Amino acid sequence: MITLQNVAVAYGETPVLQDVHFALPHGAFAFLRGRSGCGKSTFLKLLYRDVEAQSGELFIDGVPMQQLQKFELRRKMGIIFQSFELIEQKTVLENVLLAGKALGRPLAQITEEAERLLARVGLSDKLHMFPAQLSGGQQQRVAIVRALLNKPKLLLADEPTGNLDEETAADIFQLLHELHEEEQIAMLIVTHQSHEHIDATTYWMEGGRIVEQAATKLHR
Ligand SMILES: Nc1ncnc2c1ncn2[C@@H]1O[C@H](COP(=O)(O)OP(=O)(O)OP(=O)(O)O)[C@@H](O)[C@H]1O
Repeated sequence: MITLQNVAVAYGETPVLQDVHFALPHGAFAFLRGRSGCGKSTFLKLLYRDVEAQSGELFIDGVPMQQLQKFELRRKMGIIFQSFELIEQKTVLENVLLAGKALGRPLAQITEEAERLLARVGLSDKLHMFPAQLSGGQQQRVAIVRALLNKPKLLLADEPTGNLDEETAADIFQLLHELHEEEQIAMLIVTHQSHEHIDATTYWMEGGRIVEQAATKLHR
């Protein structure tokens, strides 16, 4: 669904991504790994158009990304971060609904969908609580639901469990993998950990390039 050919990104004069070739198939569940500072977050920002490519070609479903308005692109993608990025003054339900309101969707429709997804991630009893009243793992579940509310085809995740303990992190990865299957959504997840028990493709980044791709197939 996403193809990059010979893409380069620089911050000012400093090159960060170069000679990037990458293909993410529809429905993929993929990790992006590599040493600190190699360019992983910048790569996600490039896909989300938070930074622009200096050169190269980027396609989404065969269409050059430059031809899409940012809002059209972001309708196809959701994103979650290590720091959850929830609005502290809004309740769980209000945080989730923001994503649907931003696209002008009818309130009744997005409320029904938000309640379904929040129940799916085990938060039906927290709808009217504020982020500070939730654990880190629960906050990340809210952020996941917010990212999925508009039924994107791709979820990008930048170290989604970086602020969580090991057990909670494993639960979140398990949840993401289940949602990937249930909601038929591709996921590209930046992570520093290996997740050998999850069927996934791992892309490795080094010095601003994607250097390797490896598929893990589990034998169950
Ligand atoms: N806004 C910015 N302006 C200038 N340089 C930046 C900016 N953001 C990132 N960089 C630099 O670009 C390089 C890649 O950063 P990036 O955050 O993409 O790496 P990363 O692989 O995600 O790192 P980490 O694993 O530590 O999060 C680093 O050298 C960083 O200092």
